[in-house]
Amino acid sequence: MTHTAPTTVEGLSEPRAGDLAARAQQITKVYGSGDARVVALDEVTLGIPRGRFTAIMGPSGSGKSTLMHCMAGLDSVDSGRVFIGDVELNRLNDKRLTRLRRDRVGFIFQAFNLVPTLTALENITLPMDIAGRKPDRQWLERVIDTVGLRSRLGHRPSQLSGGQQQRVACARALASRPEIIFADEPTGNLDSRSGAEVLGFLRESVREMGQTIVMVTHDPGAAAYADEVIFLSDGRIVDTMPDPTAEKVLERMKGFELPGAAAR
Ligand SMILES: Nc1ncnc2c1ncn2[C@@H]1O[C@H](COP(=O)(O)OP(=O)(O)OP(=O)(O)O)[C@@H](O)[C@H]1O
Repeated sequence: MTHTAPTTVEGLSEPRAGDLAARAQQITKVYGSGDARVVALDEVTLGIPRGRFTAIMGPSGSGKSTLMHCMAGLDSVDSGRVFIGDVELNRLNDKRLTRLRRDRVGFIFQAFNLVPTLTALENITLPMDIAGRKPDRQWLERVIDTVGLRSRLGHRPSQLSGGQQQRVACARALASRPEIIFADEPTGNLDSRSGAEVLGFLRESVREMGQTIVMVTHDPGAAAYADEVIFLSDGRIVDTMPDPTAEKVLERMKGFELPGAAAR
């Protein structure tokens, strides 16, 4: 696989914003104060290339979820700038930020967050229904076939397996063709077979449909589905790995278990 776009934009005088679906410039996020002060993100600079699958890994507490929430506009930063495409999130008021998230960003969470009273199909189209947008029928059909849900469209979440429910959540995220999908531990609640199905589908949506996906995960096997892995430690990016394998990622993660290893 060839790599045309850089992931980290550090060292570049001008980030190639056109290649990037989202980017963070020197973002810092601090929680608490005094003894309880935690620097969750410490001047992180990062670009998410378009049409690629990027995984974010790191030890517990390293700032993965905070980074994703800040980049997705679900949380604010204390300093630095965040962009989705060419729109700077810090400059938007709440209403415009909500609209941008709704129209341009897709989310997949560990808990599937499906509406129990709606069918699979109704769940998939719900965000567009709320936004008053008509789904692109052809695209919707393609998404439904890709996630393999055609025979389950009339089922409610309780009638679906965990893997099928997460595939509904993936289809819901993809249905509106967002510029970027943020996935937070999307396979965290799934057995390994269902997890592999979901990851295979996310991988395919990048390869076949040109989707951009950022995924936070603890699982080296899940990270291996990505084009590139970003490693966080203590709120900083400490490494990147193109074309990851589960073995290489596991090996890299072992380095973080040792005190002070992140600095090496
Ligand atoms: N709302 C909050 N209030 C105070 N501290 C927080 C808050 N959210 C996160 N933190 C702290 O910020 C740091 C980064 O947390 P974050 O959840 O981003 O890490 P993570 O890498 O996603 O961890 P995990 O893998 O365990 O989910 C941690 O030290 C955490 O305790």
